Amino acid sequence: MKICFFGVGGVGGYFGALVSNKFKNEHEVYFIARGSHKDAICSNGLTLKKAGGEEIISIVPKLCTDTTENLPICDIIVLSVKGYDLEKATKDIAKIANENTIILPLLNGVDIYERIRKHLNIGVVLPSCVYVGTHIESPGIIYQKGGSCKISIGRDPMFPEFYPEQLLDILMESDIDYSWEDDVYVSIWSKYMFVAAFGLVTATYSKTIGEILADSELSKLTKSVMAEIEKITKKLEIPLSSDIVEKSFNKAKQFPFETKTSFQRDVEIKGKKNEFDLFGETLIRLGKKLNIQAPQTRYIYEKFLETSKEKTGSSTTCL
Ligand SMILES: NC(=O)C1=CN([C@@H]2O[C@H](COP(=O)(O)OP(=O)(O)OC[C@H]3O[C@@H](n4cnc5c(N)ncnc54)[C@H](OP(=O)(O)O)[C@@H]3O)[C@@H](O)[C@H]2O)C=CC1
Ligand SMILES: CC(C)(CO)C(=O)C(=O)O
Repeated sequence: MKICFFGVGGVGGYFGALVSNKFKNEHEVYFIARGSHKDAICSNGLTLKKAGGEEIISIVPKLCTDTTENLPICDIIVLSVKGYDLEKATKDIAKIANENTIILPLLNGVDIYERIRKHLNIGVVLPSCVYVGTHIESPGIIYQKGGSCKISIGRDPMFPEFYPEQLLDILMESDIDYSWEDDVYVSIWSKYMFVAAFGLVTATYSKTIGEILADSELSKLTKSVMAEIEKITKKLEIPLSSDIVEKSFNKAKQFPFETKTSFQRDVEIKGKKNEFDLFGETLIRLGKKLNIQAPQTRYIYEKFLETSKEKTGSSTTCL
């Protein structure tokens, strides 16, 4: 089989290394990367340091390239770029997909499926989400610090009968934990509640997940944002459990104290793009559309804009 990892940063690099390690002789594994990260992978392969630091996996893909022009039509495409690169990546994927290609998007966000389908009308796209704390430590090196690393995967609304047996076999044999879910939007929204609230608070206050847990005021703010996201899910009739805010908040304890959210990491790098659209702006848009009062979300949204304006001197308009 031909398997492409489109984006081999924190998330794609983690799963790409596990699949390549298992299947290097059986399947063709391709990586799409760019810049110094791509150059390092082409010279020395990709190295994955797993949580705890004891296990190190080094792999060499069949090909690492920055253009789909060098790739054949693929059977499976694991898509892990940031939200701001999604549109271009989706248009590129259209060039290496046919009607049988399975696309597994591992981005954070509640409308990733729709964003992809806007530009891709072939293949099977499986809505999904994952809990993992991972990043590019230096070019060619991925460091996974924490998280359950479990992927929740659901059916493509366009092909509700389709069961991705080959993909699930590959994940299982690569020792990747997953669950195949009838209503995956329960997991996607639960994950979103977690990452949007922690993402906004960690990035605005420059605190790690552990530091938020240790601070009663910031914990309270994070839970309030989660509670407002819960109001959105109720209006959308997403059947989350009645203790979802407490449960989501407690998930943070599974991450090492010093874990930063991926949103926070981007915000810390001067001039780098970030996924504020997926987190802050999507929440404000949804609140307005559904006529939901969300004062704590509005507070952190404005505070984030204010602090990033102070840091960069740029002016951004509130929604
Ligand atoms: N990191 C984490 O712990 C988690 C992240 N997520 C979500 O997963 C998604 C991916 O995040 P993450 O892995 O951290 O992101 P990263 O920035 O670490 O990885 C994405 C990689 O894709 C590359 N890329 C993007 N577009 C292209 C392109 N057209 N051609 C070649 N390379 C490309 C980027 O290059 P460049 O660096 O040059 O931009 C980058 O190396 C996000 O939605 C994030 O919110 C979900 C769970 C956990
Ligand atoms: C919070 C975390 C690490 C949980 O998976 C995450 O999804 C992110 O940082 O994007």
